[in-house]
Amino acid sequence: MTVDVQATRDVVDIITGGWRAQALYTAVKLGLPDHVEAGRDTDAELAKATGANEQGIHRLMRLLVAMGIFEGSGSTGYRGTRVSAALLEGPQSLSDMCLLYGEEFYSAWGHAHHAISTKSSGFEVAYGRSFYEYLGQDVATARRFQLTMNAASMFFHQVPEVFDFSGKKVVDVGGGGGHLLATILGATPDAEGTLYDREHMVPKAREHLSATVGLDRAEVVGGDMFQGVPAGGDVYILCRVLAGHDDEAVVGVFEHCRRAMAGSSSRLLILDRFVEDENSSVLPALWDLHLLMTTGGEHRTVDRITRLLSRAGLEVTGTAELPMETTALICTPRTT
Ligand SMILES: Nc1ncnc2c1ncn2[C@@H]1O[C@H](CSCC[C@H]([NH3+])C(=O)O)[C@@H](O)[C@H]1O
Repeated sequence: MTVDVQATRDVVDIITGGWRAQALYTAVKLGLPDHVEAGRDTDAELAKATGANEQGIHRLMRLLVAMGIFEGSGSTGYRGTRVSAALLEGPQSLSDMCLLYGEEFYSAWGHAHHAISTKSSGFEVAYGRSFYEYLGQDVATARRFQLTMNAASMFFHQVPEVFDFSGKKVVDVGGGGGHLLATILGATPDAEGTLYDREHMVPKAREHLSATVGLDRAEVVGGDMFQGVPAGGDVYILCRVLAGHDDEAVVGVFEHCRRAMAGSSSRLLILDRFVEDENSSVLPALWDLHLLMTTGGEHRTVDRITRLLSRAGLEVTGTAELPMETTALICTPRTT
């Protein structure tokens, strides 16, 4: 039997992916991007600054240079790259994402076989409770999750480029901490908005909107989208809220939005990740399985969402691609 060298290579590249992720996670855990940025560029200095073993640092840095995270060497001095720059502490940093993925999510993925075989959350096997229960009990991880969501929100600033919000009343359903609404209202001075989310999110959202666009243009309403949504909006937004809920619940939310719309020129804007059943690229399929690992949820295909929209009297009349595999679906009330 001849050995397919390339196939062997491909398998090895794939199965060592988890090791690469753990190496990057460890670099962030030790604060290496910030230390190198601050000029601590030798193994000895990095070991001293982190309290880690110097040989360990040397071996980790050798790999990270090979992976393109850093440049240079222990003898010439290490230098940062644009990848390590994305991990420096700061408002848009991906460091919290690395820590969450390297700890809780890595453990959850450790139960992939169970999760896929039983279509249930790997996280629950790893931690003995649901992801959201865990977040409710662990303030530090809840904060890290929020920061991870924020870091993955870099598509927000492009939303006003794919949809014209001028002069519109915008209702952001499940609007979370208010970052998207603030971005939209910030870019559209003559628009006004309502953020709608569960009661416990109201103070946080109000604080953010008050500090950014001001409460004269943005109000915050607490409630349950499965019971109803605020009436009279020109644009309803559902950004990253549908994945955790079953089809019937999603149709219910669509129906509430449809009924609450100010008129036939009103629109529903869905911002989410979608999968394709055929010829999918890797990341959307990974995000879908990641939802299974964490919450037991899933991403839908655009076809499936279109069918659910249709049941609520809505149709997709426009789409736009946004960064991070996010798609904007512009939905219009059906007149016939
Ligand atoms: N029944 C519900 N009614 C209103 N909001 C909900 C409900 N269930 C979940 N949510 C909110 O849905 C949001 C999902 S996370 C997405 C937040 C935001 N749209 C963003 O993209 O950043 C959270 O803020 C939840 O509190």
